[in-house]
Amino acid sequence: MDIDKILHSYGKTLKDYPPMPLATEVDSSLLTERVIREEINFNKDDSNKNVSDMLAITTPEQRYAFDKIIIAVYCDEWGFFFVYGHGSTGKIFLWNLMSAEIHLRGDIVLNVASSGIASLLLPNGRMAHSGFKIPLNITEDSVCNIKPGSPQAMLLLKAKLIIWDEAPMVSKYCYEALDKCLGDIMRCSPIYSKDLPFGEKVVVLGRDFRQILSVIP
Ligand SMILES: Nc1ncnc2c1ncn2[C@@H]1O[C@H](COP(=O)(O)OP(=O)(O)OP(=O)(O)O)[C@@H](O)[C@H]1O
Repeated sequence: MDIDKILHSYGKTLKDYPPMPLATEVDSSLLTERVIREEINFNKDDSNKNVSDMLAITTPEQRYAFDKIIIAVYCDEWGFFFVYGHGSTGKIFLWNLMSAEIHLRGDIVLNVASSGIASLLLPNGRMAHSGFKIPLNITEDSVCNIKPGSPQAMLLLKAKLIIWDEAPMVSKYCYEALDKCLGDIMRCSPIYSKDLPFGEKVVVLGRDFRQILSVIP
């Protein structure tokens, strides 16, 4: 059961590894509840302290980006941003600040990064390929392996903000796969508009173009 629980947090189940004996069948609504609980299980006092401590020392640029994105999340309910900054200019600091603000309000923020190392620096960080079930051999027609109604789909539906660090490190087809997936999932939402990217979710991509490999296929 414990192994199954860990696998579920990465969007897999024991069924994906045929030689492994299966655990007792778990109700999908319980799984959804557990996946969502893990994303909102933050101590509000800690989040409150983090937000006030960090806001007290933000640079004007970080504050500008923070205000714009939080307004998009809670007022406009849509927005697509790219935060560009040289190395050590405080992008991860900004992701942490925004995540603490959203956790403080009891909402969900999904933090992913294109590389495993970068994902370790984010609150509840995952690799983008794992979090969004993006195929490894990506093509123009690829889609995320997330079925509408599944726990991962419900998590995406409920997420207020998606932060994707080291975004330029992967093929554009990865974002297009997420765009198609969110479009399918958000279609049932009353605020859905087919003209807006990412199913009208607020999405922030970020990184430094100087730090990407020189050739991206
Ligand atoms: N406003 C700030 N006040 C004090 N320290 C800060 C501030 N912003 C960032 N820092 C600190 O500066 C260091 C670099 O910041 P951070 O890792 O967020 O930068 P980055 O742009 O993500 O870097 P890289 O692109 O190299 O990963 C960290 O130790 C971070 O805590």
